[in-house]
Amino acid sequence: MHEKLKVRYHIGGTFPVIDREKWDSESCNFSCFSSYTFAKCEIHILDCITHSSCHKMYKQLFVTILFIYLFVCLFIFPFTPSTASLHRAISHGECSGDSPASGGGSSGGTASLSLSVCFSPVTRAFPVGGVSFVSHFSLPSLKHIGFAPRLRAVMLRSCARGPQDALRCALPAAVPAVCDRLRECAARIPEAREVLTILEKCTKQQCKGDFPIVVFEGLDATGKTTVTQAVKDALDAVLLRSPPACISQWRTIFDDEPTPIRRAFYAAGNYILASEIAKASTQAPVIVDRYWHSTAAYTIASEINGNVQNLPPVQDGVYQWPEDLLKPDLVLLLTVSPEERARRLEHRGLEKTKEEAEMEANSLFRQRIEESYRRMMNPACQEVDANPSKEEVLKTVLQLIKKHCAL
Ligand SMILES: Nc1ncnc2c1ncn2[C@@H]1O[C@H](COP(=O)(O)OP(=O)(O)O)[C@@H](O)[C@H]1O
Ligand SMILES: Nc1ccn([C@@H]2O[C@H](COP(=O)(O)OP(=O)(O)O)[C@@H](O)[C@H]2O)c(=O)n1
Repeated sequence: MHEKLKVRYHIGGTFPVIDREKWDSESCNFSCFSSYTFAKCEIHILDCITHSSCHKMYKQLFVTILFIYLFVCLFIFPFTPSTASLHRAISHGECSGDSPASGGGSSGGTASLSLSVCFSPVTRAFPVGGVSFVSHFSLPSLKHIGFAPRLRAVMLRSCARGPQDALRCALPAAVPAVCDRLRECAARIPEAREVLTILEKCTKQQCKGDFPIVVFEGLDATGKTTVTQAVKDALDAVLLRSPPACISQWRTIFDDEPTPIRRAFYAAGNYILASEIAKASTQAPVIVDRYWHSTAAYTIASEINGNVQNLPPVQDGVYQWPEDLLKPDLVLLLTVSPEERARRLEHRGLEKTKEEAEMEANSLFRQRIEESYRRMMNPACQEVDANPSKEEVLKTVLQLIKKHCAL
């Protein structure tokens, strides 16, 4: 009647989004993409259990998790200076073990238990951390223990569903959410108040004019600046870019902030830009260098770890265009091979952004951005092969614009 379930639960030095597939019963391999150090603790919950000790095990587990929660809330948030740099704190642990077949037919098979300790993304000034649990019990014998379903129900009630929820927090996809986020940090970052003031003035004028709106998206150095300028000249259009000029002087400030604040800045930029687009589209065609798809794709790619399979599934809500944001008529996604992009970056020779450096070091990050772009919906991106010469790319792009927009 003995079941052996070896559980090792580990919370790493940072609280990254854990790549679940990299966890095994022996160790936890955290793939960190965040450099913020938060806390370090390693907990070995239990080593060996028998049926009779299952009940005890869950209690022990629960108490341990409560302990972590209290430890984090009472000690780390208020006192640790690194709270200031904590912006994403999610950890996942999964544990499983094979149990030998047992007598009596009441148990056997594989025991698996998964735990998720999820902290909501935390802004510097207003930690909104909380711990919630998800627990799955697939060990047949556990069904007979009354405590397990009750515990599971309690855990699920307070459950935040892991990385996807963190993603939604990181990506404020409506004006009220953007305003709330900026308001939260305005006491510490005066520029947030300025952005908020501009945003509040802009959200009224969101109706587009009769001229088409064409957005260009793509990774850095795929040729957006080059082609948007050429299209502007060719169509006698208005060229706008995100974040818009009226707030771009504060960009470096927000780029150093934790994800939720940083993305709130870019999201606000899109809404502010929308009113400029609306106005300009009454006068001429509007060409836009980056818009919502950039904000979404970069957020998704940096909040999710590992390869593209870990991205939220196709059709997930995170790929939807925000309901309250002015839609463009056409979105063109410029793509180039990694080699060509590297050549162009080298040739351009500008200082690399943090994301650019990360992309170079991590080709999975680049793949996640591109795949997120491809999954965006309503409007979806139309892909353009931007490997050919500038003239050829311009020709292709103009043909697409003529085909899709009334020009
Ligand atoms: N089709 C192209 N073929 C070759 N080089 C290009 C092409 N388009 C752009 N470039 C060059 O690549 C570099 C990056 O282009 P840029 O327009 O600044 O990209 P982005 O705005 O997407 O970062 C620039 O030096 C530019 O001259
Ligand atoms: N609408 C936007 C525009 C930019 N961004 C962010 O800004 C970065 C790219 O800005 P950039 O100025 O380097 O763009 P390009 O010079 O490549 O056109 C992206 O990596 C995004 O993180 C965003 O999130 N949303």
